[in-house]
Formats: sequence, structure tokens, C-alpha cells
Amino acid sequence: MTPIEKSSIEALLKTFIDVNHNKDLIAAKSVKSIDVDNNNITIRVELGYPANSIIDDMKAAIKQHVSVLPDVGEINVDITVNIIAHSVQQSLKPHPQVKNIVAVASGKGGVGKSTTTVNIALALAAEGARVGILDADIYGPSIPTMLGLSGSPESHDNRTMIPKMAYDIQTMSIGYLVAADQAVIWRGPMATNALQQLLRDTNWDDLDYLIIDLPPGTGDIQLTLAQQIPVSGAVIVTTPQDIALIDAQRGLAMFEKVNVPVLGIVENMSLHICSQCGHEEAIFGNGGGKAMAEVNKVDLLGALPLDIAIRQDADLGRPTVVAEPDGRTAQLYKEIARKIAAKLALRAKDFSRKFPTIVVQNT
Ligand SMILES: Nc1ncnc2c1ncn2[C@@H]1O[C@H](COP(=O)(O)OP(=O)(O)OP(=O)(O)O)[C@@H](O)[C@H]1O
Repeated sequence: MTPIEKSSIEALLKTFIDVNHNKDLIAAKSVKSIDVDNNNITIRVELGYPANSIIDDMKAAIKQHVSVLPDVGEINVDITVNIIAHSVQQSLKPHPQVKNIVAVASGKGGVGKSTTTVNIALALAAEGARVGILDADIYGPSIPTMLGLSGSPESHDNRTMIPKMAYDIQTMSIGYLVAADQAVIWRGPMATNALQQLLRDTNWDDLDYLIIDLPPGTGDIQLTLAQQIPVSGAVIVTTPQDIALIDAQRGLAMFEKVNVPVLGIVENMSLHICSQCGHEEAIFGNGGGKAMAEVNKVDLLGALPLDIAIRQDADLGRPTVVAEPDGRTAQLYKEIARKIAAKLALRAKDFSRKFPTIVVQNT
């Protein structure tokens, strides 16, 4: 029997690409230990993103990958998940109750930003994370409707608000607090102050991810929010039309300007699938999101079809990820959600939480 060296296993794991971030397991620092005992192998993998729906397949794939070693005995693969906080803009302090804030933006309105936000948030939760949504879309706070929620949030201390819950997700929305026609007229500082307050005064309960649905566009409000909210990353939603892509490009530039990493682009309404005959048609054009991602060197996280079920589910307060959790569309949202979280996992840790604040006391 030829004894198996750890280095041979490591060499093999260097060729195992995790499709969620496109890095190999060693480069991504996902392999925590490799033990060999009498050619029986135990590999301990730690993922930095929630992955409920793929862990079993990934275990099997790693086993298969390593099984080519000559004289290999039993192979055990143990996969755990550990979601940590990642760094935010240098000048800002991270939110104490939220590990990672992710902003979802769009260059223009109506591209399906809120629908995408809500489904991605539900997908992250389905994958095992603690998730919240902050609906900051003052021009059309639609998250409450999409989750079947209404009414004012409660408060135990008359100071902080308790997030309203739907499908295990903590939510706060400008829509719970003001009439639909009121917030729309807010301008600049009024809107940004209100949104900052909403973030600060909500009693978020230990979140891994807080997804913020930003108001559409790239004006002053969005820029100020991108500057003042401690975000770990941003996602841009666009449709494949030229006009939407030009606006999405502005979104990219906005986040670049304030040093917020763009984790990728989601192309929404990319193909129309006829509910009668299944025929697929690129109503808003073809390949726009991909081309834009390539030009700007960001990732295309995924493309969602223009599908009447997505709209109907959202209108009924039961978005597709929970209405049809095993369907193809839910799978697409979960793939996108895992990619967002996995890309974030590769980014720098938030070191500010690791060290206690040092207080010098005069005696
Ligand atoms: N992939 C999709 N297929 C079918 N309908 C969709 C899809 N995505 C969104 N929609 C529908 O398109 C409409 C606009 O979506 P949504 O409200 O999410 O857009 P938005 O970009 O957040 O808009 P705004 O921020 O301007 O209010 C909604 O009726 C929604 O149900």
C-alpha cells in the first residue's frame, strides 16, 4: 500500500473549484484540516456562506475528487458553515447587530429590484442564514406587500422598533410608518436621515445579512446612503435593455466612488417564457447583462426569466422562493444568493469586532 501524503490531497483540492465564488478550496481557505490515518482521509471544510441546499452534493463531489488517489481507504468530508462579518467603508463603524449589510440598487425604476431583493433574502434564509430586509425604497416601498405585511411595527421601549417578521425574515420598511404618498415627496437630507434612523432604530436580532432595497436611481439620496450606511457589498439589478444597462453602469460608478465593492449584477426579465407553450423570447434583448459585466469586470450573478408566476407570487405576498421552494426559479434565486454570500466571504474580515476597545483609565 502506497501511503497517501497530505500534500497530494491538498494538490487535488487545489483543483476543486467552488462554483459559488469560482475559487479552489485551498485558495478560498475553505479547508480547515486534512487528516490521513492508514490511507483513510478526513477533510474538514468550512464555508463562509449559507449552503443548505448544496452541502450534501458538495461532500459527494469532494469525495469523488479525492477518490482518484491510489490505495485510498475511507474518505470522510465534514462541511460546516461559519458566516463572519466583513469590512465596511473605512470611515464607518459596522452595525453592531448585523454582520453584513448588502445594498441592492438599480440604475432605474421598474427593473424588478424589490422582487429580486425579497427573493434573494428568502433564498439566503432558506440556505440557513439569519436574514433581514430594510426597505429603503421611499418611492415605492413594496416589500411589505410582497411579504404580506402591514401595520406599524411594535416597540417595547418606545425608542426602538421590533422588526416585523415574515417567513423567518426580519423586516423594516418606510411603508410601515408613512402613507404611500408621503415619503415620495421627501428630498435629500430628509430622506437620508429617515432611512438612517430606520436602520439604527430597528432592533435587528443578530443578523448574518441585512439586505437593503435602495430607492431606484443614482441621485444624491442613493449616493449619500452608499456613503453613510456601513455596507460590506452591493448588488445591481438590471434588465437587458440598453437604457437600463446604461443606468446600471451609473450604479456601478456610484459604488466605486464610495469604495463599496460591487459583488455582481443580476439580470432580471432576461428571457420571456410563454406560460402557454414554453417558447423562450428575449423581449428586452440578449446578452446585455453579460456584456456589461465583462466590460466592467464584475460578475453576472445570474439571470431571471420574465415569468408571470414571479409577479403573481409577489403580488400575493408569497414570493416564489417560498411559494415554490423546489421550482427552477427558486433554484435560480438560491444560486444567486449563494454567489453573493460566497463572494462576500472572500472579502476582508471586519477586524474591528475582533479586538476589544481599549480604555485607558486614570488611577
Ligand atoms: N422576473 C420577473 N418576471 C415577471 N414579473 C416581474 C419580474 N420581476 C419583477 N416583476 C414585476 O415587475 C414589477 C416591478 O417590479 P419591482 O417592484 O420589483 O421593481 P423595482 O425595480 O423594485 O421598482 P421600483 O424600485 O421602481 O419601485 C412588479 O409588478 C413585479 O411583480
